[in-house]
Amino acid sequence: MAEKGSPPPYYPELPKDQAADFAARRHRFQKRKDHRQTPYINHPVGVAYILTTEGRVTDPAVLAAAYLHDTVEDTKTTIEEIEAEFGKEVASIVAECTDDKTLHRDVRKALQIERAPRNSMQAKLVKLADKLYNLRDLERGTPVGWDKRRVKEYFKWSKEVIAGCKGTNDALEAALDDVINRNL
Ligand SMILES: Nc1nc2c(ncn2[C@@H]2O[C@H](COP(=O)(O)OP(=O)(O)O)[C@@H](OP(=O)(O)OP(=O)(O)O)[C@H]2O)c(=O)[nH]1
Ligand SMILES: [Mn+2]
Repeated sequence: MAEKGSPPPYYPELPKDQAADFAARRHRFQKRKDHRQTPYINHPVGVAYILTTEGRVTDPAVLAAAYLHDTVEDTKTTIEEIEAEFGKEVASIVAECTDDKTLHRDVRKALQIERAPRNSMQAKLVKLADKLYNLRDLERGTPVGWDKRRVKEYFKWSKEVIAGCKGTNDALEAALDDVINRNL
């Protein structure tokens, strides 16, 4: 298993490649909520790609966390496992990006708005790219079971979370303003 064993220290791309492999394994049976049932892993891969290409982010901990950001929230993966595999820095970014699914949806959504300003710059980067990916997804198609009102609510709520992440990355924030202005 690629999740175990010591990585060769001379290979600088390793943290994010290892994270991509780990996330692909953990999300392997999950699908997105679109009608075509896109594999879930498309989302974390896309979030990492937004960070490198649009955000010009090179911090390996942020890129590893981008791949891993939904593993704890949406699979049986624990933060302890992430820490053992990827270290404290990556684990703490993933923890900041993880909603407690035992809480009611409304409470989780309110907590994201409330906590956003106090998140680390690294977690804010992942959150901005996560919202950008999801909003572009919503612009392309409506998830199964969602009506127009729910889509609009997601845009409005995202705008509030993003407001708490301002001053983190100009390009990502400008791209988010664009997609939000087109849809609100
Ligand atoms: N737009 C869109 N989203 C989809 C799709 N499939 C799965 N999702 C996921 O659904 C979540 C948004 O749906 P909600 O109903 O608001 O969230 P919930 O599942 O946590 O209750 C996002 O989770 P998240 O990434 O954890 O972000 P967050 O919105 O919870 O912060 C997003 O990644 C899809 O086809 N389109
Ligand atoms: Mn996500």
